[in-house]
Amino acid sequence: MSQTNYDYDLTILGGGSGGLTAARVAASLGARVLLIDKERLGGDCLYTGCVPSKSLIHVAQIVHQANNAARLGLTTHGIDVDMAHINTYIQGVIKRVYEAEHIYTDDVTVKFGSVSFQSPTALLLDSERITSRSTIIVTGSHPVIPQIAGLADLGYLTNEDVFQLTRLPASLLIVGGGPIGVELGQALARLGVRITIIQGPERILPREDPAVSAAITDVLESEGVTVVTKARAQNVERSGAKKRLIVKRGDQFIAFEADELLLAVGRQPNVDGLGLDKLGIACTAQGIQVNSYLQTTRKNIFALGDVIGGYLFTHVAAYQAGVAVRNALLPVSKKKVDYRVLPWCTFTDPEAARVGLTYEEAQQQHRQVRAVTLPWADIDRAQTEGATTGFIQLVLAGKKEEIVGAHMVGTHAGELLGEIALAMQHHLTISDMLATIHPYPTLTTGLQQAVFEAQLSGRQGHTNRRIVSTMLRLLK
Ligand SMILES: Cc1cc2nc3c(=O)[nH]c(=O)nc-3n(C[C@H](O)[C@H](O)[C@H](O)COP(=O)(O)OP(=O)(O)OC[C@H]3O[C@@H](n4cnc5c(N)ncnc54)[C@H](O)[C@@H]3O)c2cc1C
Ligand SMILES: NC(=O)c1ccc[n+]([C@@H]2O[C@H](COP(=O)([O-])OP(=O)(O)OC[C@H]3O[C@@H](n4cnc5c(N)ncnc54)[C@H](O)[C@@H]3O)[C@@H](O)[C@H]2O)c1
Repeated sequence: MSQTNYDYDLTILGGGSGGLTAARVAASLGARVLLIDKERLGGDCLYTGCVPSKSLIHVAQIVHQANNAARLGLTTHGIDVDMAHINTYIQGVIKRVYEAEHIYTDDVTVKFGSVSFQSPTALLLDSERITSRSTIIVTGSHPVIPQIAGLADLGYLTNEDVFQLTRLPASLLIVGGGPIGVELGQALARLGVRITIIQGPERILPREDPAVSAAITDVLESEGVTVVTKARAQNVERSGAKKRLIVKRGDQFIAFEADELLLAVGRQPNVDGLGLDKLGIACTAQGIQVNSYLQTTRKNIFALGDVIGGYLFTHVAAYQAGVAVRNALLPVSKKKVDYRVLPWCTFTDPEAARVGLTYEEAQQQHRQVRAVTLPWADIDRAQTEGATTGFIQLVLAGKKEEIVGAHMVGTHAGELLGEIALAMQHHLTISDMLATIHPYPTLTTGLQQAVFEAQLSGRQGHTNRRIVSTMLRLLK
């Protein structure tokens, strides 16, 4: 079949973060693009993920600030939390973000329905047969529901319904201490819910540097959140009006009771009904298998975003979309994905922000590795805002002290990631960052202070001191 006989150059399955970006990029390059979603455009990030969670976090932050305003000399008389109203605010944000995303489908054919593969180049959308030279699968993920006895009977919340609440439970047990459990745990606690987080591993946010997990644990506990680690949820049962969760911790079984239960124990790929088996496309519980060009085991079928597992972030799906579109439309000059500089942020308050390697990872990959840490309290802007908890840790490697990783806890720490990511992307050294004038008083001056301290305590600082003292001796 020649290229012109295909209905489309590229068909994208899934109209969420990754799918919308892929559609926009491909259409802007002049390809004939079809975008198919099973129900609506926007995906998890818009309706049940980033957008509603960050809106809720924003409201919770205001409540927290108001409740702590007395230390600034401001008298408040208690805050009434009206969840129905907050819900209206959240839905309003979703609507406005959705409207802004509309440009993503300019020059793209959009269809909705149930789609499955008939062959590597043919799809069935309900009863319509569609042919496409290449296809990108970007159907996202859904929450893992763990095998906990009694769960189905008793009921539970996940990210798919928690943002619909118009009344808050008085108490909530959250199973899972990853980003979802921790972000929502703090936000809901600030809105007045008694929160207990049950986390399997020995610390919350186990993908972060241990110092980051420890700092966020301290913050949560200081705000009244109970954090139970090394604890596995075993079974649930009703206890009067409450839900009782039995947790195994070492040899002990401990019972926790609350009004509601929220599950946040990870994700699994949305692949049901796509007919991947028919084409022999390899897929595990973590996701569709792809090579570094984001090709599945069928080379004209690509996959990206949550459905391939790994780094489950909106910005990663968007990055991968650019790579997959290029590889689908220009197979003669394929590009590999590169995750060397991959920033992410957990939106607790203070935020936990990370890019690149931890100190331990850097030691395995580089020579002459060291880490420097600047307390967040040393940043003047942090002092003016009365938000001094946290630190900036930079991981440096090589003779020239290139930044290979950064780990931060601090209010708006995520906003500093862009600068470090750019520096890392272009292999800048601490001297390059130090030589760049930063506006005062912003939090970014903290980065400059951190690289300044790094230079003072490093080889360059030692050399500078030697040169200057030699010069001064000669001038005597
Ligand atoms: C509570 C929460 C908070 C989060 N916060 C952040 C954050 O702050 N920052 C961040 O970077 N990431 C965050 N994430 C992760 C982020 O939402 C995902 O990584 C991102 O949405 C993945 O994009 P995607 O395109 O792969 O999937 P999605 O955006 O979910 O899109 C998948 C699309 O595929 C469609 N679909 C599903 N099955 C089919 C099918 N069979 N046929 C056709 N279409 C189908 C769906 O309807 C959906 O529109 C959060 C996630 C959650 C749950
Ligand atoms: N700010 C952000 O960028 C952001 C925010 C929220 C979610 N996300 C994305 O969404 C994804 C999913 O988040 P998540 O928090 O659901 O998953 P996760 O996999 O990151 O964390 C879930 C945690 O629950 C633990 N767990 C699993 N089963 C358990 C059990 N039975 N009992 C106790 N603990 C158990 C796991 O060990 C893990 O530490 C993340 O990978 C993240 O990339 C990102």
